Amino acid sequence: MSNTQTAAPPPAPKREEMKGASGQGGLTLEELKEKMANFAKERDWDKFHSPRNLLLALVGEVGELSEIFQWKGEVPRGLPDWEEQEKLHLGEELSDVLLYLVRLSDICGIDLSKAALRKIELNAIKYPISLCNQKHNQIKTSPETAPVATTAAADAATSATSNDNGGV
Ligand SMILES: Nc1ccn([C@H]2C[C@H](O)[C@@H](COP(=O)(O)OP(=O)(O)OP(=O)(O)O)O2)c(=O)n1
Repeated sequence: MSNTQTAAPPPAPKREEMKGASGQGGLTLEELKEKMANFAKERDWDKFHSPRNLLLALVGEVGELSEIFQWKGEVPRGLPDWEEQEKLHLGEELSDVLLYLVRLSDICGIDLSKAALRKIELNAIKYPISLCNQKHNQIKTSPETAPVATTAAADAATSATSNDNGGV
């Protein structure tokens, strides 16, 4: 027991150890991009992977994803009551959406990692923590003041985006 308290943390896994076929770790967006490019190339499907075709395929997969939740009503986080088979299916449809999104970004020449990180930064400017907390606290303690806080948050959002509409 004393050993575990004083031992140094285990070394971070090597990058190649994190790669795996299923559930063995994470793939980067860059790696997914390469895998999708190879998949299309090997099948001579590059010619079909135009921006418009990929966008339509992506929307189709979002539809298939939506069907899984259709008519179920609200479901609790973690989907505790779902069968394993249903969760497997959900994973497949989520993956289809992700893969087409990655491929569409690649074909359009967009660096998705860079764009997503930039967008997160823009979101943080648009929705400052202080204003969100202020709004939350006011709603909790005094519901009648909530509209004032909501206006302040909206003002902050407007001024943030009016300076830079690039990511909106
Ligand atoms: N021209 C294509 C066709 C498929 N795929 C890849 C990306 C998706 O991850 C998956 C989509 O395959 P399907 O069109 O067969 O769709 P589903 O797997 O959802 O099958 P189904 O619609 O029968 O449920 O295959 C692709 O890259 N380019």
